Amino acid sequence: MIQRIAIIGLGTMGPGMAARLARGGLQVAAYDVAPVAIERARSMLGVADSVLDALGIAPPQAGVGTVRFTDDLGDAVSGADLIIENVPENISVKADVYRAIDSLIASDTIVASDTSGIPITKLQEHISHPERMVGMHWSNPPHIIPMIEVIAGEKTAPQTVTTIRDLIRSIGLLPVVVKKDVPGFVENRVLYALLREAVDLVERGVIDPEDLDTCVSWGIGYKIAVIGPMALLDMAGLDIYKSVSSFLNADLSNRDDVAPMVLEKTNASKFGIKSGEGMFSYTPEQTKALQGERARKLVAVRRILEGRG
Ligand SMILES: NC(=O)C1=CN([C@@H]2O[C@H](COP(=O)(O)OP(=O)(O)OC[C@H]3O[C@@H](n4cnc5c(N)ncnc54)[C@H](O)[C@@H]3O)[C@@H](O)[C@H]2O)C=CC1
Ligand SMILES: Cc1ncc(C(=O)O)c(C(=O)O)c1O
Repeated sequence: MIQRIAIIGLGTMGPGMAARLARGGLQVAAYDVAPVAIERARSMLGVADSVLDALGIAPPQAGVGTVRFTDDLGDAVSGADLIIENVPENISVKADVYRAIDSLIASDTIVASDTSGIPITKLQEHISHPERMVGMHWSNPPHIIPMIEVIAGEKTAPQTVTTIRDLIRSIGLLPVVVKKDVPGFVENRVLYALLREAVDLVERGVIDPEDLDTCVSWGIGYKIAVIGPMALLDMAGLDIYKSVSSFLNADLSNRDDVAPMVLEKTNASKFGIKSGEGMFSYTPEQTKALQGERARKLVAVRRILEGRG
């Protein structure tokens, strides 16, 4: 049974994940190689906790469900039943972490990666007990989005998948087991198909970025939260989909490299909110207001979708 969890990497994903797991009654040790990330994560816990309160997720009993921060990797993983690796999306950075923890953890400790899409089979090459490694792909913001993909690599033991799926369920989250270890798994294959077309349309001047967001959020996003793509096909009619896809599929972006607009921005360190500019610009005040507003709206929508509105 999983009770003690170590999170390695406290950037965008780590703090919300720590807060949500602790809210589920688990003992979390949170580690990052960068002291500044630890301090930032510490300061974000309170914000995440108030969002969890607004979601109506009951606090655990006294004495369980804590987050402790540490700057010592050995201390973080000591006695852990599960380690969630949450470092940047780069195989060699992740492999360094697996090598570093290999001799520090018990042979039955499960090592999960929050990778956005590196096949688990590739990550397993860098660990001594590959049967205990599994993909556990959360979605951002991790304390609000309930769905988590669970992915087995070629060498993952079926029991490891079952243990992680049951853990996710036991704290009131929604596991989806992906049946094949394809790059990007399912969520990001679908998201990146949408993002490739969206970036292409803006890049070709078909639409302005603000209008693209209005079109997708109000035309597609709003209904897709209620009616998933497979159900949407039935609602629209497969005959319609057949007719439209017969000419439209061939016209959709099929570029297999990174779009020039994205390269131009990333080369100029325009990464989005984290650097103050990306597709749009953000002052620190705007960022704070935006994050609060987004959290409020996501909480409200989730409560309605769960029938608790
Ligand atoms: N940003 C997103 O929306 C999502 C990201 N992911 C995945 O989660 C993982 C983490 O992503 P982010 O949180 O966005 O990255 P990030 O870049 O915001 O944070 C990564 C953190 O890892 C730390 N780190 C780097 N090397 C380390 C090491 N050797 N030991 C301990 N800490 C180390 C960094 O100091 C940083 O705080 C990636 O695999 C990413 O693809 C998954 C779902 C959504
Ligand atoms: C742009 C982007 N890329 C990856 C992810 C992920 O789930 O890994 C997300 C996300 O929203 O969680 C994302 O927005």
